Amino acid sequence: MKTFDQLWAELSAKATERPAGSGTVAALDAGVHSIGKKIVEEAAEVWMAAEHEGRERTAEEISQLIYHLQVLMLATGLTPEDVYTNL
Ligand SMILES: N=c1c2ncn([C@@H]3O[C@H](COP(=O)(O)OP(=O)(O)OP(=O)(O)O)[C@@H](O)[C@H]3O)c2ncn1[C@@H]1O[C@H](COP(=O)(O)O)[C@@H](O)[C@H]1O
Repeated sequence: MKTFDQLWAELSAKATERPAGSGTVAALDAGVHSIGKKIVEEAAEVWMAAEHEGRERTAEEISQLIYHLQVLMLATGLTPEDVYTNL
């Protein structure tokens, strides 16, 4: 289990160190357009899970959406503080 901030620290390190086999590095290399499409796909999966698939599947899909949102933040140079300012 990890928190939003722990995942952010892990993904930030991946973006800097670029380890072989990292899906995050591959997603960052694919670019904002590709990451954005993934976010839309995951958001739809969150919606479908919430309506039809129950709590566990919904939580799983939300975690994947959070992951892809963090990848987009890295790709666009945003930090959690930039987001928190708007909450
Ligand atoms: N939390 C996640 C995470 N959530 C979602 N995903 C990605 O999102 C995909 C899920 O999308 P789908 O639901 O469409 O599942 P899928 O159809 O099997 O996947 P695709 O064919 O679309 O790639 C997964 O295959 C992963 O590529 C994640 N990839 C990585 N992480 C974590 O990020 C960290 C760094 O990962 P790496 O950069 O790969 O080392 C690790 O702690 C991972 O656990």
